[in-house]
Amino acid sequence: MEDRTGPELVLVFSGKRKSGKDYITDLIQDRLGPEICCILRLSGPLKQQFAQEHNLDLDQLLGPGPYKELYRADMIRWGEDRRNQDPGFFCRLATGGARQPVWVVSDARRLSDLQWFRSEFPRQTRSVRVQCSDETRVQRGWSFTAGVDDAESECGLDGGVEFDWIITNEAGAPPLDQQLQPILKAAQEAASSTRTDQ
Ligand SMILES: Nc1ncnc2c1ncn2[C@@H]1O[C@H](COP(=O)(O)OP(=O)(O)O)[C@@H](O)[C@H]1O
Ligand SMILES: C[C@@](O)(CCOP(=O)(O)OP(=O)(O)O)CC(=O)O
Repeated sequence: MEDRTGPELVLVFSGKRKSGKDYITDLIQDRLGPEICCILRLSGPLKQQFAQEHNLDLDQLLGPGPYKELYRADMIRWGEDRRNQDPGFFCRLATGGARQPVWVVSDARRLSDLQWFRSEFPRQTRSVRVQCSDETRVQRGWSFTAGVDDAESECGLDGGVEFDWIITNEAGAPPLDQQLQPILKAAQEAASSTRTDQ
């Protein structure tokens, strides 16, 4: 049974801070269930290694509070050094333990992140963009920070990428369940293909 060689579908999400990537990827996992769908965060292993090397509080770095903002610019620089040496470094760590047929990567930030998934899983990878207006992001607590919002970490996937799906996450857009329907359908088909393969 546990002879699976890899995922059947990899949904690689990107979008600006506070566009709602966590909100939407949580919703997808809710709809599909944790047996079928796992959420993978590239920032997870990054924060783990950064906390270890710099003797920081990992739980607080992973949490939503202000602590991580104190270190964000340093983490970005540190992560960029690592990625420059080895673009797949965090992708490999984040995906190492995943066994579900559908992977949802919630935080791709750079072209190299997306390229890594496309080259490892060319048949399975789909890119999804979450977007909303800056006004909505401000209402969700965002304010522009130089060195963060104008850096590759936030802008690396702004242009030159063909997204398979674009989700508009704000008031006035079609309901999320409606927008997510083709994605959920693809995920359900992928999951059922693993069941019938075995
Ligand atoms: N459609 C939505 N309805 C209600 N709250 C939302 C919605 N989308 C995002 N939020 C809220 O906005 C904030 C930012 O969303 P989040 O998913 O953390 O963004 P990101 O992961 O892109 O930084 C969170 O508090 C989240 O709960
Ligand atoms: C160093 C980072 O990985 C920090 C990411 O932290 P979160 O994933 O918590 O980010 P937000 O959802 O935008 O608040 C960014 C990077 O450039 O890799």
